[in-house]
Amino acid sequence: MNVAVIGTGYVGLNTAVSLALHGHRVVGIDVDEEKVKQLKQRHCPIYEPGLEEAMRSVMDQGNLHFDHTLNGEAKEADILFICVGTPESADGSADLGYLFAVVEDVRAVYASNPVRRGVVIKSTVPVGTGDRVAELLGDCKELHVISNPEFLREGSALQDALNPSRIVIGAESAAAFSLMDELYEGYSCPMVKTTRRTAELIKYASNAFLATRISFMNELARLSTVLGTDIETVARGMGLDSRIGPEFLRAGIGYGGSCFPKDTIALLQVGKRNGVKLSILEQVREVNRTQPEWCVQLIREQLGGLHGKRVAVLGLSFKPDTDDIRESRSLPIIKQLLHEGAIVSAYDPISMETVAKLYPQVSYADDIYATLTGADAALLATEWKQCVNLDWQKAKAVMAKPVLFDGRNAWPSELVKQYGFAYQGVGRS
Ligand SMILES: NC(=O)C1=CN([C@@H]2O[C@H](COP(=O)(O)OP(=O)(O)OC[C@H]3O[C@@H](n4cnc5c(N)ncnc54)[C@H](O)[C@@H]3O)[C@@H](O)[C@H]2O)C=CC1
Ligand SMILES: O=C(O)[C@H]1O[C@H](OP(=O)(O)OP(=O)(O)OC[C@H]2O[C@@H](n3ccc(=O)[nH]c3=O)[C@H](O)[C@@H]2O)[C@H](O)[C@@H](O)[C@@H]1O
Repeated sequence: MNVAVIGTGYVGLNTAVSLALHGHRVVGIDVDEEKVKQLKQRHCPIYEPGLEEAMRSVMDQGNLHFDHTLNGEAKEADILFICVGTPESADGSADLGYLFAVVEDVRAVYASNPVRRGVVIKSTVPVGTGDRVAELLGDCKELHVISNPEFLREGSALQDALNPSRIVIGAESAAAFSLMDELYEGYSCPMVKTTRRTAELIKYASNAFLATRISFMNELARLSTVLGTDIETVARGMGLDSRIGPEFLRAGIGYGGSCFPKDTIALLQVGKRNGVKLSILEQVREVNRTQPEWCVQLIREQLGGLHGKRVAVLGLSFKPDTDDIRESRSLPIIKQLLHEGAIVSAYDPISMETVAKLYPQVSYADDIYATLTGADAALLATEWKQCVNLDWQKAKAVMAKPVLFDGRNAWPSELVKQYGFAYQGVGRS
């Protein structure tokens, strides 16, 4: 099929490349002309494993092009994916400004060209947004508005887009479902077909539930620290119960990223506007807000105060294998350390330049051991493999004091103790 993907960010670009790999003819559209220029020159503007190579191969086959307007190749599209951002607005609800701007463009370009098409909302949007879009496009009878939320994770985005755990389709007409059946013919995962509103809630519910698991474990980790128990073993013992499962039980410095933080508050707003208090979700957010403070407190206690102490922070992106620092938990930690007078050095394989713009007071080095040199403590904030697999002898030799705070429970605790480090994890005995 001919597909236009509007918005070529994390979701749009991975969607475009994966659909092209599945044999569709895809054009990626973005208002950001600089981004489109880069994409046309075969440069991937984001760091995502395997994406640039895959993008180049489908461009070489002629199945993927880029444009900055819907008025070119996109005019022929059978399916229009909307993948623009839906960031947090001042009151916490999802800002739908970018989405409605696209809807206006779609109306302007396709109203006079009445061919059956799907207008597919992949952006994460509050329940009822698809219905509003359908109303706005109401006089364009051949435009079928569909909800098809995305579940990919950054760091494994292309693989997730190529092999999704499930495909959720919310639509209100048989014609809409049949368009999506044709699009996803080559996919073998389960498909959930439902109304637009239910599909929209599935997306928020999934992210909110994953965030809940993390905050639950982080709060238990605080208790575990006091009890002298080991949260990693607790998680393992829990996860072996098939009703619980092992995923998303990792305690740490909290969840970050462009989605859990904004989607949990957006869902709270949906609840509020509909007169339903989502009290569990409120606490999930509160635990996540205070988790970095709790970690700084541990470091402070270990070092006997922070003023003048040198702390090396390893990992700045919100998770490994991405350049994305949105809501990364290392940022509030760095802010607090600086606020208390600590001298901070930091390392990340990809994101140092972006963080340096926010925190020029921090010293950055391309070499982990240079970052560790003279440090009174090292904090693992993001479990990049470069930051996890260290030469412990060398690390100990360059640090002023052998103190490790493992904010991701990813360092080999027994081994580092053998090297003479004082090791503290999150909720570990
Ligand atoms: N980042 C992620 O891992 C996931 C994100 N989502 C959701 O997908 C949506 C997009 O997220 P990201 O890809 O992270 O956003 P992003 O910010 O990386 O990309 C959005 C893109 O849309 C472009 N854009 C804005 N207005 C436009 C317009 N009028 N026409 C064409 N392009 C326009 C921007 O220039 C930008 O390139 C959000 O609703 C997000 O919640 C869903 C699942 C995963
Ligand atoms: O809607 C979205 O944008 C996406 O949000 C998350 O994906 P992502 O934010 O890319 O990354 P995750 O792997 O979910 O990690 C999110 C945060 O939680 C943290 N995390 C994750 C798992 C865990 O056990 N513990 C934990 O602290 C990670 O370190 C990271 O900061 C969801 O996993 C995706 O399904 C969803 O599509």
